[in-house]
Amino acid sequence: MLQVEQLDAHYGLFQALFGVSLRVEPGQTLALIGSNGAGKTTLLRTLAGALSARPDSICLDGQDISVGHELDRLRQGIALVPEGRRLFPSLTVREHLALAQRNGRPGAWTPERVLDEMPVLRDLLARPATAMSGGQQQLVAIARALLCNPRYLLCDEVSLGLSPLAVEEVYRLLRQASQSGMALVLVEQNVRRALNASDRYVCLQKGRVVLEGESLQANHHDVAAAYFGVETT
Ligand SMILES: Nc1ncnc2c1ncn2[C@@H]1O[C@H](COP(=O)(O)OP(=O)(O)OP(=O)(O)O)[C@@H](O)[C@H]1O
Repeated sequence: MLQVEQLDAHYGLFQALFGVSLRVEPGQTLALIGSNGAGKTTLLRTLAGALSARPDSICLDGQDISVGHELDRLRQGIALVPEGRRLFPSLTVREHLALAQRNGRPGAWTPERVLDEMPVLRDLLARPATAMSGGQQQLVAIARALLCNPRYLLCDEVSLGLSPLAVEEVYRLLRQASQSGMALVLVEQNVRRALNASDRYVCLQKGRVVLEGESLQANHHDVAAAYFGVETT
């Protein structure tokens, strides 16, 4: 289990997260919901080791993993699909996949399996990853993360700016990942899609958890209120 306890995060003097606590069970999908600036990306980046955390605030299967960098987290089984994809402009698709395989863990997601699941990438292997459509780039970003064979896959706004068809394809892949036993943490602007795709949800507001629960039982009025930071009566 991935457990977050009283996590704070800072950018210099600015504090972005305040005492965030949550759990993600193996194989579970958790949606992180909140308006712009709520701290969702900060939380994912902290879990992925891109931002530092104080000791004992992030535990994996009871072991403290708070202090460590992105490569450490990849080897521990936590991978991030970052907002905006962050592909290397000069690397081809093949090179992105090779790099991911080298940095990650061995497992069921091999280059063959990834290409079987995303056949469109087969014809694009020699192409610079940035010379592709947004949807294709998003597939490369997801392929790269899957090739690390994470147990916990963190997805930041993976549908942003994509066509409806590309969004369908991205969510089909995430369902495959989930069905193969991977736990997912999804940041998704579309609250309905986030709730439909998840087992549990956590709403963040100004860096604090303000609401959480089972996605199936989510009261959309309460979630909307938490999202916009308004009082419910
Ligand atoms: N590099 C940075 N330097 C300083 N402050 C930052 C930085 N990145 C984010 N912040 C601030 O931290 C807070 C949380 O931002 P974060 O990006 O985590 O929110 P978010 O919920 O992911 O929002 P969005 O949906 O807009 O991405 C915001 O107030 C934001 O302005």
